[in-house]
Amino acid sequence: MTINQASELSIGVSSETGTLQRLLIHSPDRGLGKVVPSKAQDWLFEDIVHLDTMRRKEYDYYVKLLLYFLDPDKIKGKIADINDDPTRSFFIPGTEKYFASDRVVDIQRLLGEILEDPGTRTKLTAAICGIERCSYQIQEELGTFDAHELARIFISGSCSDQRMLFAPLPNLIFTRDIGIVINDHILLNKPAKAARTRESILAQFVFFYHPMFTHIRGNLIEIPENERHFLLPDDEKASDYQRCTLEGGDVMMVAPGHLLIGCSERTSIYAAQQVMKILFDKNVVQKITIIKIPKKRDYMHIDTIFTQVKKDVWVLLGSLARLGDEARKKDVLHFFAPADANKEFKILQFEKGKEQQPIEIENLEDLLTAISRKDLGVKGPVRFIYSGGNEFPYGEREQWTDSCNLLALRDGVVIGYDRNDKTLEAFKKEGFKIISARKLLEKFEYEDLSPENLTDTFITLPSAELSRARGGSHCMSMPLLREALIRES
Ligand SMILES: NC(=[NH2+])NCCC[C@H](N)C(=O)O
Repeated sequence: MTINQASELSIGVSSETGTLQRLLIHSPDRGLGKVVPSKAQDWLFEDIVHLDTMRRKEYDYYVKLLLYFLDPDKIKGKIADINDDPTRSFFIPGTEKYFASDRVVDIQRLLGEILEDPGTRTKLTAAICGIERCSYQIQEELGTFDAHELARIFISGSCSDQRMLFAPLPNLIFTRDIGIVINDHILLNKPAKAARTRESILAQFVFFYHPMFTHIRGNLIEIPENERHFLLPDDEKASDYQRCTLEGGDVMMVAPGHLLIGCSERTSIYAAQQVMKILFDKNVVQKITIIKIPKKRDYMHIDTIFTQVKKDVWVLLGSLARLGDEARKKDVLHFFAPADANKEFKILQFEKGKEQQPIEIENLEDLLTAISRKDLGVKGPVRFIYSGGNEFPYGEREQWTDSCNLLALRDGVVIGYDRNDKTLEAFKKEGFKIISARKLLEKFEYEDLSPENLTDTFITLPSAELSRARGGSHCMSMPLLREALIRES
């Protein structure tokens, strides 16, 4: 491998909007088509989904776009052929026509590759059969599949003959939540929900065994469990100060040296404190801001209430931000509200070496302004775009369908769902161009536009099915490498 190739395969994320160069994704697999209504909520979906529509008419556009931006040789000039293929083999790891990019990487492909090694295969099969309580007979049967089919089974829970062996992992499409790259380290998660447990075992094996990550093996961080965690009462009863859970949607690397951690329905204060200790000890970051948000299904992770669009532009949910606070204070009723009503939301910033004297930040806008200005060197005004234009009742409605959960492909160029009309209007008012994924791909194919020349653009992704899964394009991505964002001077 030449140095150039080696550096291309490196890992490094120090911002939310530096040009995206590599990421981990997962295309909806056959397991999503097996969710039954009575299990949808347990498996963290709001409804059952139509798999074919979700893939062909929605998610495949996401992959095509990512390839055009990150690895154009794999896709340029081929879109008509890809669209015409009823088998979709271009998108299926382990098949002959699979795009096999080292920049847009499906975790299923990596899983298939590590399963080619007999030792890894034996270990992982035993681990999965253990947690899924498979019979000896099934364990033996799993030995008969080739590596890529076994990867499919481990993820989807079912065999190609449609037989279900164990539960699917419908949430693996949200690769954001399995781990987070923090500079050149990877922090592995500890899922809060049982439905996501198998995901973290698969992720652990991929990060520890795949050659793509060998060079950073020493930089893989696992959060230590609370000592004697096995003596704690069941999940719900154990407190936030004892339970150790953390999901990637709550962790944001916003600037070199500055990490945000959300404490939420999914991430406990205990885990946040552990991560802070490890990262400060290893000198990975110098500043960590903890944002405690209400534990509510509506905002399961902090990336469901805000994401960064551009160095000086953020999208956020007004009712949890300063705007909401001001509105509440105008209302006389607020004097009568329970004393702890406001404590559900709290921002504390910790600096390495001064952990005992955190700084309290009053609201989200103040925090985000400080990141843009102090960390990223923005001189001009910092702009906020509110979900649903902060207009009642659209703010909440559109946040529910991920208006605040955008993925920046480069500074100012984002992908988000097409259904959040009022939020899109708000983007337009701030000078953003809105273009659908389909149109944009057409323009790329005809060379009317090219990814490098786009500025201030919101690319809309069809989302009728995807939004039922309750995650947007930010959740559907685990960035592995972003170009360093140049600080304004
Ligand atoms: N980073 C995120 N916001 N991820 C969204 C995950 C959605 C998924 N259905 C869950 O509830 O777990």
